[in-house]
Amino acid sequence: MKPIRIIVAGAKGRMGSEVIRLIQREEGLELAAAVSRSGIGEDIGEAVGIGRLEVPIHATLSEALLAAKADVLVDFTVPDSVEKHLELALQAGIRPVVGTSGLDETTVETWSQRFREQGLGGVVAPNFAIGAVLMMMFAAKAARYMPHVEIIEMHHDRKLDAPSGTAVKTAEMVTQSRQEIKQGHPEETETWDGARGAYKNGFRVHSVRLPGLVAHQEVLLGGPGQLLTIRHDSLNRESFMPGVKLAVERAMELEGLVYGLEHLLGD
Ligand SMILES: NC(=O)C1=CN([C@@H]2O[C@H](COP(=O)(O)OP(=O)(O)OC[C@H]3O[C@@H](n4cnc5c(N)ncnc54)[C@H](OP(=O)(O)O)[C@@H]3O)[C@@H](O)[C@H]2O)C=CC1
Ligand SMILES: O=C(O)C1=N[C@H](C(=O)O)C[C@H](O)C1
Repeated sequence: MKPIRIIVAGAKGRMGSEVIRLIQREEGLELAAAVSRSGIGEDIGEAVGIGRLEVPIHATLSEALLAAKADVLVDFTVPDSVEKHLELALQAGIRPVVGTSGLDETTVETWSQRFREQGLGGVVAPNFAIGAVLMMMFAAKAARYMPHVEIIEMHHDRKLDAPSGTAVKTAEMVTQSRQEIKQGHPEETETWDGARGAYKNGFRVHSVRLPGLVAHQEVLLGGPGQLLTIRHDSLNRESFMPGVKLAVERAMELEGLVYGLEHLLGD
């Protein structure tokens, strides 16, 4: 079988560099090109410390698409760039696997339609760690029986966006499994702005940013006299790689965009 040729956008970043290592060790995957905003012209293998790969870093995805033929775009960049990259992938006829946060259910559906019309598919996954996907699925199921839910997401302090993509996806999944309810005291007030966290569709989401953290989330479900806590911790970025590999492989046969890795897990 021919290897799947991949362009990695954000290749020098924390996630992108881990994806370069994944591609290097997996026989069925091949690095077609690397894109980053820094280190232009450097060899990506040397840039991420795994030795020369003879793949230079391009400054933009457009340049990379001109330089190399590819099947899949893996994107771990910034929320501001991701939709431009989806447009370029669509025009080039390649399949996106997007980990970058910032896309919600509605936006993904719009893109999905456009990819499907071109006979192309891909994956947008707010979290590629299998444990985190299970945490979201368990939380959605538990909310059917315990609808009072608060989300606490905790990340490293280099993270640009809040709330995290995982918290947004968790809220979307829980929303589908319970009626919107007003949580807390009906007359509660905030003495300090933001004390009760961000509010969306009946949810309170609390975002913690600290050095030393990687990616962690607790979903708290309260009921009379009881509390259920569902927690997931990513302790390093290798935790996301089995999910990225699965998404790249499955992207090759999909039509439209799948939003969330839970749709790729068997029963
Ligand atoms: N779905 C998932 O499982 C996960 C998702 N994420 C998400 O992935 C994204 C990246 O996270 P992380 O790797 O930690 O971030 P980093 O800041 O470490 O990496 C982002 C990289 O993207 C590069 N970049 C930014 N804009 C562009 C662009 N337009 N074209 C090409 N490269 C660009 C940056 O280059 P430079 O440094 O030169 O600016 C940087 O190297 C975030 O949105 C994060 O939330 C993270 C972990 C897991
Ligand atoms: O920025 C990160 O690190 C992560 N981002 C994703 C998110 O926003 O949920 C996934 C994971 O939590 C790590």
